[in-house]
Amino acid sequence: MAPTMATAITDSTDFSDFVINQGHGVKGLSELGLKRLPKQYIQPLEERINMTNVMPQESIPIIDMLKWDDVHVVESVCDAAEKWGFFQVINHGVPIDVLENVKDATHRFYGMPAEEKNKYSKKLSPSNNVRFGTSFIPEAEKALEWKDYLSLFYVSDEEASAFWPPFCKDQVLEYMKSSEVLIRRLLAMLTERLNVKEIDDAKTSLLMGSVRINLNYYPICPNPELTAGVGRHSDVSTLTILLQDDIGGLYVRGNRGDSWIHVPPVSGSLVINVGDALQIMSNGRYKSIEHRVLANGSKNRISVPIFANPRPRDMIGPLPELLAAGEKPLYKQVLYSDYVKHFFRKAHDGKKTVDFAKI
Ligand SMILES: COc1cc(/C=C/C(=O)SCCNC(=O)CCNC(=O)[C@H](O)C(C)(C)COP(=O)(O)OP(=O)(O)OC[C@H]2O[C@@H](n3cnc4c(N)ncnc43)[C@H](O)[C@@H]2OP(=O)(O)O)ccc1O
Ligand SMILES: O=C(O)CCC(=O)C(=O)O
Ligand SMILES: [Fe+2]
Repeated sequence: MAPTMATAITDSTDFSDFVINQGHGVKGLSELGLKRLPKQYIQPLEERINMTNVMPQESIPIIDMLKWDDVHVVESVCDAAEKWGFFQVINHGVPIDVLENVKDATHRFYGMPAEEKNKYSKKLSPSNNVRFGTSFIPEAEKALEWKDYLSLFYVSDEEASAFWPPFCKDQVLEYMKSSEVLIRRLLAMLTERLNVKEIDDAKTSLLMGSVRINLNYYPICPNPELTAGVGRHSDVSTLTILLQDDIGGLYVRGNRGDSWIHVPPVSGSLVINVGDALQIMSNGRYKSIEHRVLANGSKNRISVPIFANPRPRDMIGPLPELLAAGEKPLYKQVLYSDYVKHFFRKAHDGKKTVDFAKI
């Protein structure tokens, strides 16, 4: 019997050519109408989520930011960052139409033909700051992840204007700029608890001096239970602001044993999580919590995280304000770009990245 187009591609050496080199990604695979998950995506049993470990009765906090300078709101934010490392915010000040526009723009980008998207691949992109790709680091992964992404590192409006895809550039820039006040407010609340009296320019730059935005696409998957949308990882950012659509699928490590908690889509909300850089700067007080994304068998899902980071050339370590108060440092000073390169050199491996900075 003649092989179908789908089996011919997934069973042959043309696989990486189709998915990676030609820019079809997993979206292209999904649209072939596969009946079975290609073997390249089958995760080992221990990396598949066991639904009996999901705690349906638990949830991360949802914090109303309307009265953002109220002491109770500040306390809720700091407590959530300590206890959960993850929370959702509503009435956060980022206009809802800005969020809707960036979701539409993401669908527009992924709706383009593969050859158009591929112009932004690592090989062809005119800028190192714009990268369209699939999975996380296909060269380093034993099993691939069921996700395509466009990663945009912000340098300046001029650079974005010249190199970001015109189909989504304006909406992504607006989302990024409209979120800045929220990021500043959250960082001011969180660092006040770390004895930081004032966030001057140097501190601002250390906490949020560089920004990366990813447009993630998780297409319909034939065997979602066998694979991962994104494997277990923590973000290397200071703080991540995540916009998800109404499909769901993000899971966060719970406080007890091997437990996982779903982050349900809440209309108009943003998900906030502590990244490794803030865990390190807070000397472990705030935790960058492991999270993962499940693939979906019936719906395409998108998410748009903004990663607020130190600048690549910054040295990061426990804040001097904490050490002056007598805390013993748990982490050494590391060059942030070395830390990020270490993250990008290996497949997702849960919380292991942070060992790079441990004393
Ligand atoms: C979950 O799935 C993900 C997640 C992510 C990102 C998650 C985050 O937490 S992003 C926050 C990261 N912080 C920053 O980007 C800001 C600081 N930036 C830097 O320090 C640097 O720009 C740099 C990222 C280290 C790149 O430095 P550069 O001097 O230009 O070094 P390179 O040699 O070009 O890159 C090193 C190495 O990194 C890999 N890489 C770079 N960018 C990306 C990217 N956007 N996506 C994937 N991989 C990237 C790459 O392997 C580079 O080596 P090559 O030789 O292969 O080019 C992102 C994607 C997900 O799926
Ligand atoms: O898609 C999501 O909900 C989360 C994505 C994520 O964890 C990431 O991009 O770092
Ligand atoms: Fe993440």
